[in-house]
Amino acid sequence: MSLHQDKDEQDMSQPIVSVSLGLPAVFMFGGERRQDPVQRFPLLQGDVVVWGGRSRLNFHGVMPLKADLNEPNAQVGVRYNLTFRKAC
Ligand SMILES: O=C(O)CCC(=O)C(=O)O
Ligand SMILES: [Fe+2]
Repeated sequence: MSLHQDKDEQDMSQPIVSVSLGLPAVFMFGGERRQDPVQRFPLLQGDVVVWGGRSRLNFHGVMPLKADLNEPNAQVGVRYNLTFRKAC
């Protein structure tokens, strides 16, 4: 999932809560502008990322997945993401 902002919600006062399951991934977290520098964070099964407040509209995304066959908790070829957001 390429860099994007979660900006469809009407109420930006609540954070985004994102739960990762399955394959490991790399989360990219940038700034308010698409061209801002991006930090990369490894995500493993069960990791939860929360961003809100001044970071609520920061650009973010996930790098293309790579199967990690040495990771015992990873389901081969599958990653699930549960995202909780206040929609309206
Ligand atoms: O898959 C992820 O960890 C991020 C998902 C995301 O950014 C979104 O659903 O808007
Ligand atoms: Fe998003």
